[in-house]
Amino acid sequence: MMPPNEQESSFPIIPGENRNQTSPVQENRSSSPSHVIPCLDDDDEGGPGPSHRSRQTSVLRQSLRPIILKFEELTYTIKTQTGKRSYWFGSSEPKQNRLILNGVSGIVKPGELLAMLGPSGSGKTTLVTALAGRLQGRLSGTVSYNGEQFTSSMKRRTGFVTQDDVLYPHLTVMETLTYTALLRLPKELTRKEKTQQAETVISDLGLTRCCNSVIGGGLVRGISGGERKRVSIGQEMLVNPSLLLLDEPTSGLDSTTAARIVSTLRSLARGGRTVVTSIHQPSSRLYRMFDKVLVLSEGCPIYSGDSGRVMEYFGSIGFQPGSSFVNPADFVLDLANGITSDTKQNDQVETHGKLDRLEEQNSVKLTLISAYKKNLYPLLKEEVSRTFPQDQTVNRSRAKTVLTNRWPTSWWMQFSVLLTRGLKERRHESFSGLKIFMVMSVSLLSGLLWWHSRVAHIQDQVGLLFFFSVFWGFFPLFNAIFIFPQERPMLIKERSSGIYRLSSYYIARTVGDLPMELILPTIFVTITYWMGGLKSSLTTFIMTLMIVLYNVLVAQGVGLALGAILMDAKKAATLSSVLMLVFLLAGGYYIQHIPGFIAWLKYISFSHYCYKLLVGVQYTWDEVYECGPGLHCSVMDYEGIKNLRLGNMMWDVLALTLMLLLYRVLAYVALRNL
Ligand SMILES: Nc1ncnc2c1ncn2[C@@H]1O[C@H](COP(=O)(O)OP(=O)(O)OP(=O)(O)O)[C@@H](O)[C@H]1O
Repeated sequence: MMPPNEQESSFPIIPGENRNQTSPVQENRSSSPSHVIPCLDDDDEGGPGPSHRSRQTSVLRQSLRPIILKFEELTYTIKTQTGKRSYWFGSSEPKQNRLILNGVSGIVKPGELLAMLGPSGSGKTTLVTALAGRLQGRLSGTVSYNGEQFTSSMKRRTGFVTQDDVLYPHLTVMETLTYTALLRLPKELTRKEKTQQAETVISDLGLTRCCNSVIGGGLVRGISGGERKRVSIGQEMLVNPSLLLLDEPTSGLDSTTAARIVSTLRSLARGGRTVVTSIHQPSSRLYRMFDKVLVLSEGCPIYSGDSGRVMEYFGSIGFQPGSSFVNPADFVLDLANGITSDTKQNDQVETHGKLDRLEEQNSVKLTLISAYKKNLYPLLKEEVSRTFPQDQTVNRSRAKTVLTNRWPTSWWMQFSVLLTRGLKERRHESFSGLKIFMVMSVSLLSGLLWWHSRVAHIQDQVGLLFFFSVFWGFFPLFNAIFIFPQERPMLIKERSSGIYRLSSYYIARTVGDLPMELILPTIFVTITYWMGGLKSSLTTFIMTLMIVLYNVLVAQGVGLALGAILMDAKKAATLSSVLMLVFLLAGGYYIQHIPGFIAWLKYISFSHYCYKLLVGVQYTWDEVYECGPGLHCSVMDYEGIKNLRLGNMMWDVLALTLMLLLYRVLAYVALRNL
């Protein structure tokens, strides 16, 4: 077996000239998408076309850098639960190690399209994720990109399309790709040029027809699965990545769409990019578009090399297909499952028992694995080590043009795009009629219940103030706990591509929610305050409103922190229910004589400070109420107020301010460690 594509290891690669000349699929260079920017082919410079287009092209070309991807002896192990759990203490049995990848090696050069084949569960996703630098856990072996490790500049040159599409459901195709372009394309391009780039990708991927339709997902009906997949690919293609990795981009698609996608990938590769994709069951038409294939069987490689030589190789080690017209992909997938043409014949005459058949399949797999180790691995190893010095040449020659560790856009640009995108995505949520209806009805109901309450009924009035602090603690807290668990996949996807700073995302996300978070309590307080007969002073009303709004911000911070730390909406909801119950009880309204050893609880309750402040601004020291027939007492002597120990209100404001900062910083730190 020859090492794959020996003759192609030298630079520069002229797209379209150096690939499988014998391949049955003829390369049609004119069919390449128009945005495919040849990496080292500068012939088209100064060619016809609008000046903005060539400027756009040259800016994007600068970001393109040929990448030789090498992976050697990759082994990945996970710890698995046995499933047997102790009732009281969780898992009782020790976790077992499970080998997911076992000694996988390979090399992919610019201009090449490598396909990973293998049965379901053979480790394709794991391998692509490892190559994209996103695999957590115990990975041994080496992955290098031009001889370097996965740096943050490499992160921005790598496009990674996951198996599951992570997209915002309420944005349209056009909005999705435009926002991605605005965030990911370099600041040297104008806003208009970035939008044009998004439009080009839309037309190249055949998405023009649905460009104004929403993405959809979950309960929202939107574009089809294939269109969604193409949007995900488009997001990565937009930035002209030097290395493009895709996990099963054709699964669930019809054969024409799948062929179109693979053909696009091939064109991208021909433009000087390194393209790696895992694929489930390609047709022979698709198979012929691949330059190299890597076949996995239960995490072990059984073939790695030129796609056109696969039949020849397996034939040389004694595995022939049953008929002469066979899809090579079907043939290798059968082999990866341990199924040979003999097994199939035996199955037809049912000479084997189930156990025999399994044994036979395992023995085929073992034969294939050891044949790979004996015949292919030494050649592959040699090729991997032989290509190494050229990596250094590439590094040195391109070093000057490489812009390392730079964000594609400025902080403000990131902030403004993320803010606008977030507002668009959540417009239906923020201005949800249900939320407004709920707040309006609660405010009207409480206004009626407390209708024109008087100081004489001080307990009722104080109860209304406590209700303000509790309701506007619960409501924003519960709204906020879901934010980060819901955003997690998108945040991971975009942050691992190095698109924006966490600070710009975090501030845009929290600022975006503020208008609605503050408008609703303002409506509520305005209605309930005047209906409830609280002090008819504009100053007191405004101060009451300010305190409630401040409380909302603190409660929102607590919710954000809980959501970000736990990253599980269910757990966060349970914990916040317990927390709010504690704050409610320790708030100082229900229990006035809390035992000393547990009285400290109120100091960590933001509702307590809010309640204290509300009472403090509502009543003055000289105010009296009717404490019995003909008897007048000072409101400050009313038991519920006296036990609050009203003093300098600045301390309460300070305590709330500390909480406001602390919880938001906590949420930020938790997101950093995501
Ligand atoms: N974190 C994990 N916990 C448990 N099992 C895991 C984990 N990651 C991977 N596996 C297991 O490793 C094996 C390989 O998974 P992987 O997703 O890479 O396979 P695949 O070839 O991509 O499969 P498919 O084609 O069905 O997507 C599977 O058996 C999977 O169950």
